[in-house]
Amino acid sequence: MESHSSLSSSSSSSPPSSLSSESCCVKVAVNVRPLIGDEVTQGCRECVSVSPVTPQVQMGTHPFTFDHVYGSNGSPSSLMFEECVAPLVDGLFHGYNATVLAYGQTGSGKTYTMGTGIKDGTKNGLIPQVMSALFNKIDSVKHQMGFQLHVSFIEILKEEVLDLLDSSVPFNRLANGTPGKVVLSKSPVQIRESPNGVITLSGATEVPIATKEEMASCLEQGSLTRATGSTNMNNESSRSHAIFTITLEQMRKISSISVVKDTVDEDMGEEYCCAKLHLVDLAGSERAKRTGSGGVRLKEGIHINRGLLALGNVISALGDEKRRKEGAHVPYRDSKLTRLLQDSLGGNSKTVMIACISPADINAEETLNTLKYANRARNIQNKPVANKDLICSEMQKMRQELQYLQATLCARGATSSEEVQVMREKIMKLESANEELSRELHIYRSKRVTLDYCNIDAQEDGVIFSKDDGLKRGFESMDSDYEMSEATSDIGAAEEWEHALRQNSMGKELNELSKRLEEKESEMRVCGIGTETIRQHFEKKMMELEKEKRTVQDERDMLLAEVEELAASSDRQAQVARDNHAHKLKALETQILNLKKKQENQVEVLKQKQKSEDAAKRLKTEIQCIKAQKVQLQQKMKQEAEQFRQWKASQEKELLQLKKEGRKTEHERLKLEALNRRQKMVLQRKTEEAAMATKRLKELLEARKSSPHDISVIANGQPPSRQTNEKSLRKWLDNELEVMAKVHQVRFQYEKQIQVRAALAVELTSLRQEMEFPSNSHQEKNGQFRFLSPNTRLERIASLESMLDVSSNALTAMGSQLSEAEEREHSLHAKPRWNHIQSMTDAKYLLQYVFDSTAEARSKIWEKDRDIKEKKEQLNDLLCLLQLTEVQNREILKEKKTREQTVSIALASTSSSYSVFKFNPYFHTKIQNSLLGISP
Ligand SMILES: Nc1ncnc2c1ncn2[C@@H]1O[C@H](COP(=O)(O)OP(=O)(O)OP(=O)(O)O)[C@@H](O)[C@H]1O
Repeated sequence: MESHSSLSSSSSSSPPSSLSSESCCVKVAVNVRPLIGDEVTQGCRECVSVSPVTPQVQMGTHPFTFDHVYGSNGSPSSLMFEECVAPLVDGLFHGYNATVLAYGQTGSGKTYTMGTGIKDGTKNGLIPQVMSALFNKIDSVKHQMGFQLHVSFIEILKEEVLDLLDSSVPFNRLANGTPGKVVLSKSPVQIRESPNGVITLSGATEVPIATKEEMASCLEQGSLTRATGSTNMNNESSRSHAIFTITLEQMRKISSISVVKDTVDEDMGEEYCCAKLHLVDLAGSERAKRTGSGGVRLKEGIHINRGLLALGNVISALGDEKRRKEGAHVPYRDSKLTRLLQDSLGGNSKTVMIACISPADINAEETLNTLKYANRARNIQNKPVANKDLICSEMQKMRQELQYLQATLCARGATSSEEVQVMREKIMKLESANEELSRELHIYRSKRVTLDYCNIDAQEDGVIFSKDDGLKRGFESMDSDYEMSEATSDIGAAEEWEHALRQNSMGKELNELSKRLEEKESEMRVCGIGTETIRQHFEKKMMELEKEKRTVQDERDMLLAEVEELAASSDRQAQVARDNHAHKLKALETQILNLKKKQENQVEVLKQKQKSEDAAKRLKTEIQCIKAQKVQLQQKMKQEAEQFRQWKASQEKELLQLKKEGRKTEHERLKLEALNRRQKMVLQRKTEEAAMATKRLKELLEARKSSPHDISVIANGQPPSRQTNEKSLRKWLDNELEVMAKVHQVRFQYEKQIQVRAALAVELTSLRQEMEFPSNSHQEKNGQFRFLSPNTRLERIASLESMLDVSSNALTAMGSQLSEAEEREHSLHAKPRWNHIQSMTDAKYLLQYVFDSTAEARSKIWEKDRDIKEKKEQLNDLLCLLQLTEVQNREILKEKKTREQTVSIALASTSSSYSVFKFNPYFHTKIQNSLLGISP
C-alpha cells in the first residue's frame, strides 16, 4: 500500500491538538562500544573514561555529562532500551510521536545498537526490542481498544530518498537460499511540505502490520535492501541514513459512568489517536583518508558528511540558547536529512539521541566531535503534543476531571476498614519478603566467607596461582632451558656420578660373588679330596675286614669240623684237643664279633661319607648358581656401561646443539637489543618532532584564541594607523597559514604514528602469543628471531610496551590538538575567516602580501627543487662509483683465489718432484712469492 506518509507530529487525518505541550529536552545517551578486532590488533588504548556513578564521559581534559552512559564503566547496554526507548513506546499509546536517533562516526556501532544490521542486529538491537514491547503492550490492552499498525522504511542515499520496502522491486536471493543484496534501483520518494509546515513523504510504501513477525520481516527486507559497502574502518558500513517508521493508530472505546442521585449513567464514546515512532540509523561520519575510500565510496562519503554537517549545524542552531532566544534561522532546508528530522529536532516529538562512540584513541578526534555534538543536542527543546482527536480529547479531559473529583471525595471520606485490612496484608507480605531476602543474604555471605577461606587455603598450599604467576613460572622454566650449557653439564655430572655409583655397587656385588664362589670351590675341593681318600681307605679297610672275617670264619668252620670229628673219638687226647679247639673256637668267635663290630663301624662311616657327598653335590649346584649370577651381573654391567656411553654421546651432541643455539640466541639477542635501541631512538625523534609541532600548534591556537577578533579597532577605540593595520593583517595571515601548515604536519605525523603503533602492537601480540603457546609460535613460522630466549623475549615485550606507551601518549596529545584545530575550523564556518578584512584597501593589501609570499615561496621551491636535483645527480654519481668499486673488488678477490689455487698446485708438484728439497720453508716461501708475483 502506498500512501503519503507523514514524518511530522500530526497525523494527516486529524489536526494536532495542544493537549499537553510541555517542552522537553532531547535526551542524549552515549553508548561506548568495546574495542573491536582491528583496534585491538593495532594496539589501541581506550581514551574515554566513564564514571561508574554519574552519567559522565571524560576525554582528556573534557568532561561531558549526559542523560545516560552505556558501555565501558557505565550502565550495561542491555539497560538502554528500558531506560531510553521503552518510555517512548509507552508514549506512542498516549499519542506522542517519538524519535530514536543513532549518531556517531563510522564503525562506532550505530547499526549494531539500532538493530538495522542483517548480521548482528536482528535480536539485540533497539528496533527488535521496540517490536517486542509494542506487541506485548498491544496484547495486554487490545480488549480495550482497536489498533492499526503500519511501517515504512526509507533511506537517504546521496541526497535522494529511497523506499526500502517497495515490493515491486524484486528481492534477490542467493543460490543457497540466503537473502542477497538487492542491486536493482529502488523507488525514489518525494518530500512534500503541507501549507501548515507538515513534512510528508509521497510514494513511500506503508505496509500494514498484524504480527511481530511481519514487522520483523519488513525490517529484514529493508536492511537487506539498504546500501552498505566495505571501507577500511567498517566491513559493512552503512552508506545511507535509514529511517524505520512505525505508525500506531488507536481507537479507544470510552465509557464514562456518572452517578447522580443513586442512578448510574453510562456514556460510550470513542477516542482516536495516531503516533509515529521514527527509528533512525544515520550513516557514520568519515574521513576519506582513514576509510580508504575512493570512487563511489568517496562520493557517498562526501554526501554522508554533507548531510551530517547540515545536521550538526541544525543541532548547533537549536542547542545554542542565545541563538534560539534570538529566533535565529535553523537551517533545516540544507539537506534532506534535516528536513525529514525537522520535527524530531526542535519539533513535536519526544526524541532520544544515542551517540555511539568508539573508545579507541585512534578515533579520539571523531569521538570528541561526537561528544561535543551530543552535548549540544541536549539543549534542544522539543514540544511534544499528544495527537488526539479534539472532541475526544475534550471528553477525556472532562472524564479526568470527574475522576479527580471522585478521588477527592473519596479521600475526604473516612478510610474504610477493608482498606486498612488490605494495607495490613500488604505490609505483612512485604515484611515476609524482607525476611526471606535477609535469610538469602545471610546464606550468600556465609558462602562467600567459606569461599574466601578456601581461596586463602588454596593460595597457601600453592594450589591457586594467578594467570601472571603461571606466566612467570612459565618464563622461569623456559629460562632454565637457556642456561642449558651449565645446567646440562650439571645434569651430566649427576648422571655420571649415578652411573659410577651403580657400576661400583655392581662391581662390589660381583666381587662378593667371586669370593663366595672361591670359598665354595675350596670347600668343595676339600670335601672332594677328603671323601675320596676316606672312601678308598674305608673300602680297603672293609675289604681287609671282609677277608679277615672270611679267614676267621673258615678257620672256625675247620675247627668246628675238627671238634665234631673229635667228638666222635672218645679218647683223652681227643678230649684235650677238643678243649683246645673249643678254646680256639671261643677266641675265634670273639674275633668274629670284633670284626662284625668293626664292619658296623665301617658302615656308619660309609653313611657319613654319603652325607658328605650330598653336601658336595649341593655345593656344586651352589657354585653353578653363583657362576650364573656372576655372568648375569657381568652382562648387566656391560649393558649399563654401553647405555651410559650412548647417553653420554647423546648428551654431548645435545650440548653441542644447545651451545650452537645459545650462540644463535645470543646473536639474536644482540641484534634485538640493537633494534630496540634503534627503534627507541627513531620513535623518540619522531615523538619529539611531533611534540614540537603539536606544541607549536597549541601555541598558535591559543594565540588565536586570545587575539582580538576585530583587528580594525585598537584598545583606546581609535582606528589603527595604516602601518599598524597592515602589520596586524600580515601577522594574522601568517598565523592562519602556519596553523594550516602545522595541522597538516601534525595530521601527517599522527597518521604515521598510528602505523608505527599498529606495527608495534602486532609484534607485541605475536610475542605474547608465543609466550603463551610456544609450540605454534608465529615467529617460528616466519623464521624471524627464532632463537629468542624467554628473557630476551620479555625484554623485547617490555621495550615494545614502553614504545607503545610513548606512541599512545603522543597520539593522544596530537589527537587533542587536531580536534581543537578542527573545532576552530568549524567555528570559522559559522563566522567567516575573512571577517577580518574590513575594507577594500585591506583586501588589496592582503592580496598583494599573499601574491608576494606566494612568489617568494615559489622561488624557494624552485631553488629547493634545483638543490634536490643536484643532490640526486651527486647521489647517482656516488652510486655508480660504488658499483664500480664493488665490481673491481670482486675481480681482485677472484684473481687472488685463482693465484692461491695455482700456488698450492705448484707447491704440491714441486715437493713431489724436488724431494731433495724436502720441506724447506725458505724455498717454499720463495716459490710462493715468485708464483704470486711478489718480489722479496
Ligand atoms: N556494543 C558492541 N559490542 C560488540 N561489537 C560491536 C558493538 N557495537 C558495534 N560493534 C561491532 O563494530 C562493528 C561496526 O559496527 P556498526 O556497523 O554497527 O557501526 P556503524 O556505526 O553502523 O558504522 P557505519 O556508520 O559505517 O555504518 C561491527 O562489526 C559490530 O559488530
